[in-house]
Amino acid sequence: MVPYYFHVIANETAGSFQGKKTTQRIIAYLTAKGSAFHLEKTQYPKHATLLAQKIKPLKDAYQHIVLVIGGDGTLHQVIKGLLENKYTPSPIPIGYIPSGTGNDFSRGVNLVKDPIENMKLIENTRQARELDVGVMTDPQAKTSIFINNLGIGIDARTVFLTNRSKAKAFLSHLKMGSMSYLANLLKAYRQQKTFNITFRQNNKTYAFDNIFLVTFGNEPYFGGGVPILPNANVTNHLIDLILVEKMSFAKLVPLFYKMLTDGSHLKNERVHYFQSASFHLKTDRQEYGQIDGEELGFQQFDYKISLTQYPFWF
Ligand SMILES: Nc1ncnc2c1ncn2[C@@H]1O[C@H](COP(=O)(O)OP(=O)(O)OP(=O)(O)O)[C@@H](O)[C@H]1O
Repeated sequence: MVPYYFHVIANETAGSFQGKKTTQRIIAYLTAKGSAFHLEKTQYPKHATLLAQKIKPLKDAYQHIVLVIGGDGTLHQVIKGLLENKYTPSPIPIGYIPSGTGNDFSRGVNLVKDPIENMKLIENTRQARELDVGVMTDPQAKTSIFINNLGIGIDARTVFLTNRSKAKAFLSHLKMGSMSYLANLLKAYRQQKTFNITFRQNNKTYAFDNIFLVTFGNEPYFGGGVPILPNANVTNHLIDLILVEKMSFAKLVPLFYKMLTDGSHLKNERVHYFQSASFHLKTDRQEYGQIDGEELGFQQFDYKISLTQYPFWF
């Protein structure tokens, strides 16, 4: 059996410092086993991308794995960096130890929660799995990736408001970050005007009016476990798209309940659902956007959404 070399990229701040405990456990485990590894801890936001860009696997007898310890944001940043890595002719597989707050990607791929059990699964893996990663391309051909989702409208407005809310840091400190998100969701609902969209899918153009939420998903969950796109799957090479028309709060609450319980929200007459290998979407006016929880700013969207694949080791 080929021995492993683990390039560990760890975000100790992830999951309100759950990342620190997880990193200590994993490093103690690798050290006790005498495994070859190199540890890099992220020192500032988005540092993970730079660390991943700089990895240089030697041509040696090892099976090189990039071991990511962190949440969805860290995983996103590492994949981005590895896709930009100029030292590797073929992508280095990722082993992922989730230790974030939302952990939507790991929930979407059914990863084992216990870090050591997860590590053992990685060690017992013999072959990489190619998982889908979303790609957004702007009119200037600039690309960004998403592992979870790309949203336009109310969820993106909520991200925008939450990032600026004074209560956020305090509530995050108390591990109550989702309270801050919920309060801002209500505020965003009051502020959010409807917009019109057109999109192309398989050479057919669709138009929808009165929209207030657009979400492209690579896996089912958003917002830390809400199964907004229950059929989304990281192995089917398809992107799921949900469009929701604005409705009264009284109608929205039962819809949200259906989303949380049985996925029947997709059958609602004001909800539109599509699956495709690619889409080209335009909004008729400026809207807030978010990609894996990162703000895309207030802009008129004219983006191609497609997929690429990245090798995972589990
Ligand atoms: N040393 C650091 N100091 C401050 N922020 C950091 C540091 N290292 C990484 N970060 C930032 O921490 C942010 C949060 O990380 P991450 O998304 O992995 O965890 P999370 O938000 O707790 O989990 P999830 O995204 O699954 O909800 C990332 O955007 C990352 O850029």
